[in-house]
Amino acid sequence: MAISVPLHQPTYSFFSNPQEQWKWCAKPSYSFSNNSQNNIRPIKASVETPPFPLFQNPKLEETPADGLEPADPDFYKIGYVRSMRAYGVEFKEGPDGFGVFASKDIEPRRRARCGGSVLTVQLVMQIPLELMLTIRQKLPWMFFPDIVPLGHPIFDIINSTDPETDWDLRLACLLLYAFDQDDNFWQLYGDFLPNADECTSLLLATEEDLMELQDPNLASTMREQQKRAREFWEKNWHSGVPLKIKRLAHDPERFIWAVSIAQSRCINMQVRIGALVQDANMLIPYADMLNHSFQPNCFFHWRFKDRMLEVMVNAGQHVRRGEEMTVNYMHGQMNDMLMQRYGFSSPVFSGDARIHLDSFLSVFNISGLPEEYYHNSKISSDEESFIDGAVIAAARTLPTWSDGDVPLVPSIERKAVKELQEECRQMLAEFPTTSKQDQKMLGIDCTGNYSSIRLPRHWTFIKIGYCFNHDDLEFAGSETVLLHS
Ligand SMILES: C[S@@+](CC[C@H](N)C(=O)[O-])C[C@H]1O[C@@H](n2cnc3c(N)ncnc32)[C@H](O)[C@@H]1O
Repeated sequence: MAISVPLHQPTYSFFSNPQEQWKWCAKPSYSFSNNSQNNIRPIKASVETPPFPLFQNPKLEETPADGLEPADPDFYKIGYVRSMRAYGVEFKEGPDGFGVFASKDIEPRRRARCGGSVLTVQLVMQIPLELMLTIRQKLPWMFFPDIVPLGHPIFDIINSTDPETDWDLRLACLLLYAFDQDDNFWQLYGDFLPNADECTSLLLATEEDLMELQDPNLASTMREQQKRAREFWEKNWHSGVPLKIKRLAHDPERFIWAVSIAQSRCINMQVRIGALVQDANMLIPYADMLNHSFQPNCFFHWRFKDRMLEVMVNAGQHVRRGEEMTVNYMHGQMNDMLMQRYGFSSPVFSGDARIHLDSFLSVFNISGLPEEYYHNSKISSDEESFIDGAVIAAARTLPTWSDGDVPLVPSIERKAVKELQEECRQMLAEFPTTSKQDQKMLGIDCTGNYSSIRLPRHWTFIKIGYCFNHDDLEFAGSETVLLHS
């Protein structure tokens, strides 16, 4: 049987791996109200308030000019009192849930070096190891902080997990355990995590939600993941377990929620223990509030001497006051992975791309186009699965651009659709046929009607973002075009 070794401070250090992919998740919006759904206790207002010279939380405005809701002062307080530091950033609730925003302009800085000067990165946050929940990815399990007493039955549950695949189940167990510990930081921080209704993770999706995705593969992957988490709970939270286990997750929903938090907020880093380098899964408060961008302005750095995670602004980067600070969750990965893991996809689409036929049709909601229009070799010599002139002609000639087809709310969907339309419009404009040629090619009658083309009434952001970037709907061409924003 696997042994559990609590991790002791003096032997433990990390360093960050620049190649590492950051993995986590967020919700579209949520408030800072008590999280009764998840039984997370309300924040205690009794935390002492020392002076905070480094991290002054911004004054709450009655009506914020940017329309974003500032974080509750307690959110800052619980971190300050335990040495979390932040400089020139504030936390606000925006369209992608909680996010981190610049509270002042950040200008690139230079440092003199060898007769010249170099651009330096700038520090915006420091989160000490003591605030994080970490567990090693491989046996023997090591935790930090060392909150689980040896012999506690949660060890047996963690030991029953598969070292190769179950990192999220282990982290979920640790998180639930931390929530149960009086005066544990996570008990307080948990109040600011998205509850089951707010979290965008598809692990929490209903069957109806999964059908809405219109992606049978993704839906079936998520069903399997839901089943896996549920079966784990059933196996380990059966009626005979001691109360100290039972109370961590009274129902499977609570456990699945914890797994979704682990999946969508975990950061993987390499851990150095003496001469040994191991991977660890970490929940890092405050840093986990950074949203994703494929053109991020920040990155993570492990300062192993002081055992803290630092959030740095990219060298040479200007960040204007009010601008969002972001990191890249998944280097080189695609929208389908973002959807699977974090429950969102990037709305951004690169206009240089040639698009797979199915993606194209689905974005334009064109269906029923006669087969012969798809592959018109007179216009395009590309492989048959990619759009050719006839399809482009159809899209260009069809009235799919009207505002009536664009969802009004939420505004992010509308913005995404507009951006996508604009990109497509530019691409279509470059196609070398005239409108007349298009019409001829499509055999349009004198009234301009297409008998065989049907236009559904509306699209959704998920369909668009997702269709464009799904694994099996690759873009043609050599560029990595899928998700560059
Ligand atoms: C690590 S959390 C980031 C903090 C999160 N916004 C929150 O409210 O707690 C990751 C989650 O944030 C949201 N998110 C992050 N980046 C996003 C983006 N670029 N677009 C949409 N949602 C995003 C998704 O819901 C994702 O699951």
